[in-house]
Amino acid sequence: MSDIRNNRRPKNNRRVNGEQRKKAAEAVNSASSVVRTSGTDATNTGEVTLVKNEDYQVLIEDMGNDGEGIGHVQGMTVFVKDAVVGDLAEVKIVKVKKNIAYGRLMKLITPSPYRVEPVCDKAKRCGGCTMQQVSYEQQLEYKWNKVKNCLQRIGKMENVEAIMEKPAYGMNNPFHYRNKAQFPVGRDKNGNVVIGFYAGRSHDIIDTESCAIGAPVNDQIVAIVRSFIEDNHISTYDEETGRGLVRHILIRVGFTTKEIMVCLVTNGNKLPHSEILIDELVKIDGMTSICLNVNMENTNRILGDKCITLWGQSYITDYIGDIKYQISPLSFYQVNPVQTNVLYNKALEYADLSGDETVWDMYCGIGTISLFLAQKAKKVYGVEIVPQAIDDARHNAEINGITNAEFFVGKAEEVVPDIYKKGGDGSHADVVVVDPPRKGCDQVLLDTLVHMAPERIVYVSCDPATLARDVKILQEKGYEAKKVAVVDQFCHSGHVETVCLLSKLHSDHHIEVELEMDELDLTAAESKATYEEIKDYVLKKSGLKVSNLYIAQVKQKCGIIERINYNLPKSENSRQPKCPPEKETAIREALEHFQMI
Ligand SMILES: C[S@@+](CC[C@H](N)C(=O)[O-])C[C@H]1O[C@@H](n2cnc3c(N)ncnc32)[C@H](O)[C@@H]1O
Repeated sequence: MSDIRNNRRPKNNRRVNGEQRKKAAEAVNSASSVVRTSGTDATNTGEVTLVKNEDYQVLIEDMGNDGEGIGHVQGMTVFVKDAVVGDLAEVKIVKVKKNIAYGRLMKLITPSPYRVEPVCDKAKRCGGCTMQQVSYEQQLEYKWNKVKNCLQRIGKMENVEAIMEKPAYGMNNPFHYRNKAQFPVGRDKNGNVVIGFYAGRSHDIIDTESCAIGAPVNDQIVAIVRSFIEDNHISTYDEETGRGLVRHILIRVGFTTKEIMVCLVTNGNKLPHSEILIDELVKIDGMTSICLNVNMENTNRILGDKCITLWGQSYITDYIGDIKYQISPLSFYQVNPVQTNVLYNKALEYADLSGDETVWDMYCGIGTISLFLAQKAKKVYGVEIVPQAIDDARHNAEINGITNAEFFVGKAEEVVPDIYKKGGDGSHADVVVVDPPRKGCDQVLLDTLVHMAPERIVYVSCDPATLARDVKILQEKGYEAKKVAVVDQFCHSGHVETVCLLSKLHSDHHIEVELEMDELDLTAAESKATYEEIKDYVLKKSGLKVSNLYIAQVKQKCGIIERINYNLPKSENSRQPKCPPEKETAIREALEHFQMI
């Protein structure tokens, strides 16, 4: 556990104190005395009139999704870039919409106690770190609150604080944590080489010699490439004309293995004088792979499909926990390996595996979570939409000697219902892990999960809003959120990663439903064959003996009865044996035979 987690702060520390609030009230009240510099584009919401280009005093009360400060002027919400919660600031209104306005920070009247000097002198302009001016403890507090607010507001979980681990899991050292950097290369107006980062919401390159969140070795590599381009008169790519050779420098560093990859993204298949560049780069300790990635498309996509190795291997290796990964220029790999380890261990802890479980890893990417779980599970199935990622997943399983992981290519919402309907291997799950993209889980997949009825669902999310939406759906369908952990993967940005454990309810509610049911409650499908007829059919067809319990479980999975506790002791805590997969398949065949499914 990091020191940051132990460094607790008083509750509600995001809110401003009374003194500041008083000042803010005074400031807001005095706003009418501010001189209007121009009278265009005014918005009138009742008594409120905000005028573009006019200055107002604003108390920053909260932080927005991109790390911008949020305050109010006479009831109108104002977003202020680079402002920190607790700042009292003079703000120029630059854009006015119906209910909100955007302002530029002009002057700090009273700086927030959470304000710090950014480590990077380019932080204000660079689009990467939107929160470097906020103390790290406060960033963690902000992210924790963001998750809590979403779960309360969208997920309707009023007492969510009680199940949230506090504080967020942060880093001991939240700098130089990224194992991957992509520097755009271009020229400024005077023709000088510029290598750095795009300014926020633009493709203007900010020339940078050093980045506070990248690997320290990046600076040395960028300096070598810069001199190489200048000394050898290599052209750089111009987005407007589509001409010029070098587009980007991609650097990947294995934090455990110390292996380094340098990949120049080029608008052509050859790099003139490449031997000079190689001679310089191989002097760096750990240099393992030097390559070109060819991208000749006029597109915003950084990488093309073709890679050419100039020196060394075509990939580097690295570890997360005990699992080894081969990483090529095109591979998806988590950018913060330290926090990924924290995140995956939390997922593993919530999955609570004993070694007998069948686990599904939905949206598995290159199988990073799947392979982590495979160490503790009987069998892991992974599904992912990108075929190359599944190639990597299978390859990574192989190099780690993992034989109990199986991967499927396709949309989770198509592959999984299909496998479930067919029955047999993979149609059953004790634990399901989902790690969807920002838009969250597909509704069809959520419905299928409910039918598969795993004991635990571990939801890993990069967007707390869609997490909250999906948790609400699952809570309405027989699951209960038990634990939530917030992990900071992207220090100094507004992004946040969350792990949520949902457990299947085995509550009185289910027992009550069962007790109230009698034979008249049979659905049309259920009435087609009795339990004895199904048992007879299964025995004749497959030679297997199946119990009423097993039949009830399969029927319930197929959605043709409500009750799961048929013929069971009524004790809520009684352990229920689970229908083995081969018997489940046989029962499904019988249900199909009797046209019940
Ligand atoms: C947040 S990433 C998770 C990756 C992986 N779990 C990891 O930790 O590296 C989401 C993944 O879902 C994949 N994806 C997006 N839509 C999908 C879908 N409908 N079905 C399956 N996979 C999908 C993306 O390609 C991406 O690899």
